[in-house]
Amino acid sequence: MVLSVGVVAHDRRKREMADWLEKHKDVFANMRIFATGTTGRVLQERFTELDVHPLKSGPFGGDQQLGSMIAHGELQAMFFFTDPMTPQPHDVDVRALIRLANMYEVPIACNQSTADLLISNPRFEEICEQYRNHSPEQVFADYSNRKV
Ligand SMILES: O=C(CO)COP(=O)(O)O
Repeated sequence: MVLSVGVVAHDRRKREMADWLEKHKDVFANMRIFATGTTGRVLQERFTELDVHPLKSGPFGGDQQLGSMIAHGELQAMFFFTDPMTPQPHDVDVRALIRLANMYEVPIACNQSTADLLISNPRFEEICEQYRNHSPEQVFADYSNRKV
């Protein structure tokens, strides 16, 4: 099955993300890429051959759209180059997206070295598939079944 992945970069890391993607273009050619708005525009301009779907810009809800896709089981991996030196007006959205990736066992790389580790793993697709139907409702059954 074709993997759907999220690709996001904060402004000071957009160039780095595009350069990194260039190195792995062959792998991403077989994937659907969902990106926050501005990241998506940068990628579309540079890679006309890739299947890039820009959502809203991060601060306008793009991070939350990606989070919603994760909660619906629609994203199998995230590449999110965050900027650790610049306060973000939508920091709550950034944290919410990372939290949902954690919760749903979606592999998430927040820097280039981790992204390299993920994408160079020969079992990358197999592992993404393995966790595709991961259910936090079952893992946290005590919460799901709590008396209210
Ligand atoms: O802010 C972002 C992620 O938190 C990225 O959004 P843009 O890709 O629209 O710049």
